[in-house]
Amino acid sequence: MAEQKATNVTWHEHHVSKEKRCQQNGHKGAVLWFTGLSGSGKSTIANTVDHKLFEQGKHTFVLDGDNVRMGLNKNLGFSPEDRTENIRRIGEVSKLYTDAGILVMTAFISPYREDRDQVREILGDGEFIEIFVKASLETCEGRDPKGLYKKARAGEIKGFTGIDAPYEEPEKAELILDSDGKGIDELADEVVAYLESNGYLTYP
Ligand SMILES: Nc1ncnc2c1ncn2[C@@H]1O[C@H](COP(=O)(O)OS(=O)(=O)O)[C@@H](OP(=O)(O)O)[C@H]1O
Ligand SMILES: Nc1ncnc2c1ncn2[C@@H]1O[C@H](COP(=O)(O)OP(=O)(O)O)[C@@H](O)[C@H]1O
Repeated sequence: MAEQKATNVTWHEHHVSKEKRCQQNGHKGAVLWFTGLSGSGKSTIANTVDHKLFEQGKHTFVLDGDNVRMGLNKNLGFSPEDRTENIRRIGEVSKLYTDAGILVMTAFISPYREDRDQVREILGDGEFIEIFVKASLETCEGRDPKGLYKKARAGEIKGFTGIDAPYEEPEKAELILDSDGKGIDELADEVVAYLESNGYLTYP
């Protein structure tokens, strides 16, 4: 857990509470935390869910690995320490979105169980929905849309997740998506159905 460095800082309560924002939005705020190997489908599925919910008038947003790494986290690489800091920052940002009453989808490999559990801890009960996008290394390597697995196999990228860096599968994911066997649209529908049946799409 990162230490608080600054002293003499005081927490400010917002005049408009999270509850009031959720009431106005007509649904809860939560983090849909997609995790899985590169190429498993995190980003595509998250964006499809985003689109489906947006069409229903829900307040949503997607935080995506590559995009965040070009801005907020441009000073981080792929060492274990940098990945941990990457996930910590994304966790804090997604908490802010949740406080704003938004359904935020994150699409990061987030290979370490402990890092994902830390994010779960900083969020309120039921606000962290871990979604394991399950696809075999074979499937992901077969897709290889950016040619990164090929480079990793050739030794041109070191420490690539699934090749020579670990991926720790979730043990208590709220949802497991079978991305080896099912298509994007069907998987996105499973996520929306989960949100519906667990009361996320209404408030209170
Ligand atoms: N060494 C290494 N290992 C894994 N991935 C790599 C690496 N180098 C670059 N990339 C590209 O960066 C994307 C993963 O970034 P993340 O921020 O999701 O990674 S992590 O959660 O911090 O592990 C990942 O994107 P996705 O394919 O969308 O997952 C890759 O395109
Ligand atoms: N379940 C699926 N069935 C078929 N193709 C998929 C599936 N999931 C992802 N893909 C395809 O695989 C590629 C990688 O998906 P992407 O969402 O970028 O993965 P990630 O964000 O996990 O790296 C994309 O071209 C996407 O269309």
